Amino acid sequence: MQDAHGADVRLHQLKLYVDNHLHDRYLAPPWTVVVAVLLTAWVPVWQAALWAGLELLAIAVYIAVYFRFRQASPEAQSNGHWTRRIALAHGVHMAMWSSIVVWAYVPGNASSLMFAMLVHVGLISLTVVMSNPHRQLLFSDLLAPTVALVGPPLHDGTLFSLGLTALGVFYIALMLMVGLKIHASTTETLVLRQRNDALIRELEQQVRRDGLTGLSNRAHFIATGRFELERAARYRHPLALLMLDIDHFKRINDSYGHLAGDEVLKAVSRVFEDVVRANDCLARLGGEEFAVLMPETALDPASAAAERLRVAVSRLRCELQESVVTPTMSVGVAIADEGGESLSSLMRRGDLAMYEAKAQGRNCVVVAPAPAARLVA
Ligand SMILES: Nc1nc2c(ncn2[C@@H]2O[C@H](COP(=O)(O)OP(=O)(O)OP(=O)(O)O)[C@@H](O)[C@H]2O)c(=O)[nH]1
Repeated sequence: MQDAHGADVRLHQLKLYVDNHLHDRYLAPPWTVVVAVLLTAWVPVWQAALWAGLELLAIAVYIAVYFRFRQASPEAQSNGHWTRRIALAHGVHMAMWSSIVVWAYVPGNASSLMFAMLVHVGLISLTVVMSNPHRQLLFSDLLAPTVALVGPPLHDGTLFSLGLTALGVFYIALMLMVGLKIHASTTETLVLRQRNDALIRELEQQVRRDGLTGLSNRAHFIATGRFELERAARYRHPLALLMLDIDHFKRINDSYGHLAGDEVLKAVSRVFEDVVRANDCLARLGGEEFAVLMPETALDPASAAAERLRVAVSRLRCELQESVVTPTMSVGVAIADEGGESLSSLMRRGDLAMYEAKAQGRNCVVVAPAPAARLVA
C-alpha cells in the first residue's frame, strides 16, 4: 500500500516536472535566438545559426515527448520508461545549451568566459526551480550545466580562474540545497493532497452508505431515485422499484437479540448484492426494509428479479447461537412506465404491494396496480 502511494507521488512529481517544462515552449525558443545572436561575437554566423537550429530541434523533441506523456493513459504514465524518455529528451536540450562552452569560450577572453558563466548560472537556477518536483531529473538536468560552469575557468589554471570555479561550485551546492528543500516540500504537499483525496472519497462513501450493511442509504436512494425517474420519464423508458421487507424480523430480534438481528440483516444484504445487477441501486431504507431501483426494466423482468431475490433469501441459513434462522421476505413491485409519477407515489405503491404480500401470508411477491390517474384514463 505504501509502495502504491509512493509510486503515485512519484508520478505526480513527474507530471509537475513536465508541466513546469511545458512552459518552455514559450521561453526556450526566444532565449535560443538571443543566445545565438550573442554567440556571433565569437563564432561565424552559420555556426551560431547551426547551434540555434539544433537547439530548437531539441526543444521541439522534448516538448513532443511531454505532450505524448500527458496524453498517455494513467497506467502507461506510471511505467518507469517515461522517466527515462523524459530525462533523455530534456537531457539532450541541457547538453545542447551547455555546449555553448565549446562554441563560445575563448580561453583568456574575459567576456566569453562571463557569457558562458552567465548562461550556465541561469541554466542551473532554472533547473533548480523547474526540475525540483522530480529529484531524479533535478540531478540529471544539473549535470551538463555544472560541468560547463566549473570547467572553463579551470582551463587556464590561474588563481582568478580557480576562484571562479570555486564560486561556481559554491553556487551549485547552494542551489542544490534549495532544490532539495523545494523537492521535500513539494513531496509533502503531494502526500497531503493524496491523503485529503482519500479522506474526501471515504467521506463521500460514508455519506452514501448505510453503516451496518454497506448498501446505499435512504438519502442516496432518494437522490438516485429522483434522477432515474426523471430520466425514465424523459426517454419514455420503464423503471422498476422493488420494496423488500424481512418477515417477522422482530421475532429474530426478540429470540436472539439485536446483535444477532444485525447479523441477519448483513447476511440478507450480501444475498441481495449477489443477485442484484451492478447498475441497479440497492439500498437499505431503514430497519429491515430494503429497496431496489431497476432502470430500463419493465414488469416481467422486474417480477422475475423479485422472485429470484425472494428465493435466494429463503435459501439463506443464518447460524445464530447454535440454532439456524431461515429468514424470508415479502416483496412489492411497482413500475413507472409513464412519465409524471413522483418518487414518493412510486414508493407508496411499492410499499402497498409489499404490505399486500405480507397480508397474503408473507414470503411472496405482489405487483402494484398502475397509478390511479392512469386507471381513470
Ligand atoms: N437488529 C436490528 N433490528 C432492527 C434494526 N432496525 C429496526 N430493527 C427492528 O426490526 C423490527 C421490525 O419489526 P416490525 O416492523 O414489527 O416488523 P416484522 O417483525 O418484520 O414483521 P412483518 O414486517 O410484519 O413481517 C423491530 O423489532 C425493530 O426494532 C436494526 O438496525 N438492527
